[in-house]
Amino acid sequence: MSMNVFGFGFSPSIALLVVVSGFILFKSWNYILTLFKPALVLAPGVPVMGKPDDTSFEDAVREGDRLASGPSYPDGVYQIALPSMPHVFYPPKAMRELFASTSASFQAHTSDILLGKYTYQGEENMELKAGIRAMSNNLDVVINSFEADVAYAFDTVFGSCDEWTTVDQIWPATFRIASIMSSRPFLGRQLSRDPEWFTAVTEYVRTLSDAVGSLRPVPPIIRWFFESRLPWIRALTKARDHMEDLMMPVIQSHLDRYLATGKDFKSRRTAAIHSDGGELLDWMIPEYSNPVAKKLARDEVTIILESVMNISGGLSHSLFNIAKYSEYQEPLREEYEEVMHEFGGLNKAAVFKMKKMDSFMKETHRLNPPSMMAIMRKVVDPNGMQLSVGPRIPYGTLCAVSADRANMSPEFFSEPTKFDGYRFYRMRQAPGEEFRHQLTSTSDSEINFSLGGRACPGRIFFSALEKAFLAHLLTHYDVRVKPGHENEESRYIDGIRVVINPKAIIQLRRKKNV
Ligand code: HEM
Repeated sequence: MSMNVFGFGFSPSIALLVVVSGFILFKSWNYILTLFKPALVLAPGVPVMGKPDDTSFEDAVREGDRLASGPSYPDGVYQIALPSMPHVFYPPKAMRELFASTSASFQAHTSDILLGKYTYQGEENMELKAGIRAMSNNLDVVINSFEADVAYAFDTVFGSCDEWTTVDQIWPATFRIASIMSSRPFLGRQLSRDPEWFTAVTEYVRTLSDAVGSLRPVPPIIRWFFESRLPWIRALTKARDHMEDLMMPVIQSHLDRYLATGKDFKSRRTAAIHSDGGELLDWMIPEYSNPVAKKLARDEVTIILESVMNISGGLSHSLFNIAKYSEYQEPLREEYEEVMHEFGGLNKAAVFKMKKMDSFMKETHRLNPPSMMAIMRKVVDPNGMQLSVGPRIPYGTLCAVSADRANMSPEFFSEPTKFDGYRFYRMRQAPGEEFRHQLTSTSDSEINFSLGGRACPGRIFFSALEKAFLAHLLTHYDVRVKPGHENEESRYIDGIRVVINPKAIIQLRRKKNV
């Protein structure tokens, strides 16, 4: 008699066969990988820090930074033995040179790390970037979009919170909030609130992580043979295609509307805006001379990955820090209420005036950037790359600078390891400094969004979203660290990534009468 195992109607013998075959497949794959284990081939003569099987490369980077600052090692270049993606680290004195080098490319780096062939990461997409810039230039519209979904996002993720409610996994919570709040301006209300859409985004991120983990260790020379046959790659393309299928009707309706009515408005400034969200589409469509739904879906897939992971990481650290450093809660809430009183609602001018909150966010970001690497590049010149320091490094090498060397530099910041939520607020009080030291500012001491004209185009969007998130939190909830976890820090290093500490646990309680 057939038994329903896992709800799929498998018989026990088939289930056993599946488990045993899976085990054999897994073991054989690991064996194949050991045969082709890639050597750590980087720049000869450059010291290697860490070992490929390290689970955290924090000590390796610290050691590299320490050595590279000393007199015995004047060039200051070292390499980090990240498994299957070793990186050459350049010192701060070569940062602008690396940034400006035409021998190395950010797009090639992101395409390499995030499997651009399947995820579209690293493609040159001018129209998408113009759409993102339009979101920053029309911040009032985007802020309305955030506000329209922020309460819904909190209710969906945290529930009623009538009593103290424990959030023992911050990242999955902020991932869902990031997905809801960003999907509305990207694609509209229908998808931002659709659980099937959220499941599709989650599945895409999960399968990408599996695919990267299984594909990267395979040397490129034999990758072409395996690649499309691998179950992880198939799962990734299936998840991506599912997202595209779900978004296609929304894209088509924006496109039809534009073609029917808006075609004369050939400028993103005058593009008609959909009342139900999806503004990014309305600003992106006029950028194309011949807008096509399939290409717009591709742009959306690119931006969703680029943004949701970064936003959820940023929100996670802020959520824990506002609970941990509870003395900031009342002043930040007061500041928000003052600007609301002055402007009658949240808008571009109001978020600019929330300087204490901005400073709190920037300090959190300084100590918790997304990665210990900044200015990430891949050498694309067939002749390699030669900077003024270090040897010529070969074509294909991944490189970066140590983010902490700027973020934690005593030259830039007094007591650099200390959390000082008003650090940047005070800096902005100095005459002529009001517009500097914002979360979104970039300079030699502020490199987490990269530098100058090539810096992250989504950072203004992120900053406004985080303010809407924190303002809602502070006005509707009491928040505290779960008793017993007060000494935890939000920063936790997973490989080279800076993620939220799994022991960073908070509790929320809805305020009465709001
Ligand atoms: C905490 C939040 C974020 C961080 C830390 C971050 C950081 C970065 C960094 C470091 C780069 C590389 C720039 C370079 O080296 O050339 C980048 C690129 C990019 N970011 Fe962000 N980002 C964040 C959020 C977002 C959001 C919310 C969006 C979209 C709305 C976005 C869209 C992009 C795009 C499209 C690029 C590629 C730019 C290009 O190809 O030139 N990012 N981001």
